[in-house]
Amino acid sequence: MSIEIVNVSKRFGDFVALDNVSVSIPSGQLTALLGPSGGGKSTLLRIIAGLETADSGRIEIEGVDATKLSPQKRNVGFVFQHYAAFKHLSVARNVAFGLEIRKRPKDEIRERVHELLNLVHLSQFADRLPSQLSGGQRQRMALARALAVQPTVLLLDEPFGALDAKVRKELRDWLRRLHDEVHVTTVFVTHDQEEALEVADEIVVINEGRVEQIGSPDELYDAPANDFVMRFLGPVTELGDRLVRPHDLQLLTGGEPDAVPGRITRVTRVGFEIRVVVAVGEQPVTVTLTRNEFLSLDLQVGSEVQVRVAPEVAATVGQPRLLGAV
Ligand SMILES: Nc1ncnc2c1ncn2[C@@H]1O[C@H](COP(=O)(O)OP(=O)(O)OP(=O)(O)O)[C@@H](O)[C@H]1O
Repeated sequence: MSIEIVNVSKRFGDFVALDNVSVSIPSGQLTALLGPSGGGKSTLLRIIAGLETADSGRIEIEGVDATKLSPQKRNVGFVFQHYAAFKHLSVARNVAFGLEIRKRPKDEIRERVHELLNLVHLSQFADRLPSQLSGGQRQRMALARALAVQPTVLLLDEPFGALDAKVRKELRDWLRRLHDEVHVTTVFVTHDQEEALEVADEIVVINEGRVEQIGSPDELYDAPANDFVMRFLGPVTELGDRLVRPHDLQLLTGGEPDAVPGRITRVTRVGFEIRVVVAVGEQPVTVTLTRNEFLSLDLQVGSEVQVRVAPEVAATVGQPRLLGAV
């Protein structure tokens, strides 16, 4: 394990930001700290970096007890949402900064900066000032700068949070590819479940200062430990007392023993999918279908239908869990 977080607690006054958190972060992987705003993700990341101290508990980095080490001694790279570059220095000098203060030989610095700018696809912008870069390019420069000193771990706090949706998505793909090239142990904070599911090898779900679940994207999505994780990771709907994903439900026009009857009250097209709301008794149940599935059923608002959990889903992930079960 690269980072061991053991029984870490942190209060701000009376407020408990982290409540006895323990997490093992594996070497060489991309781990996301995912959860709603205010849940404690950034606080945990800052404690790993040494920018904040825990009230109790221990942090180990690569087998070394780092709990009392200064940030400089932990050998971590850090990138924030709003990256503070040296405005008067070129992109190349910004990337070189950490190596210059470590007094590395000039040739070595030149070579390393060249390599890093290639890695983040900014070679042609080496001589520009940070103000002449786009937001996405600036964050790539920040990553190159953090990687320059060959950190043991790279810590990213919502690194793409301030960028627009399209650039975010591009940088997400880019981060994944970059990580596949350099394999540095990386921990990144996000409140965006899609970002975590797409990019991370492992996800730690944090809510109200506690770890709700740790697992791969598939494990979390297919076998959420509780209702909070299930709701946070994707859309849900209730069928009777079951909490299920809308795309795991089926609409049938004929009767089946495991289906319940209802009437369609609303049909909405959202991109490539059709969202159908069915009143099952008093309960509105949301079912999502592909456009073709929906068209082949020849249904409209007012149609009588049957709803059931798709049999292959019920077979692979077992019975949907009871509402409120933990
Ligand atoms: N220096 C501080 N002083 C007082 N309260 C703080 C301080 N830092 C964080 N908090 C509080 O601790 C809680 C957790 O904050 P944290 O930034 O870790 O959450 P988060 O999960 O990263 O959320 P976000 O995505 O909004 O940053 C919040 O309620 C926040 O207000």
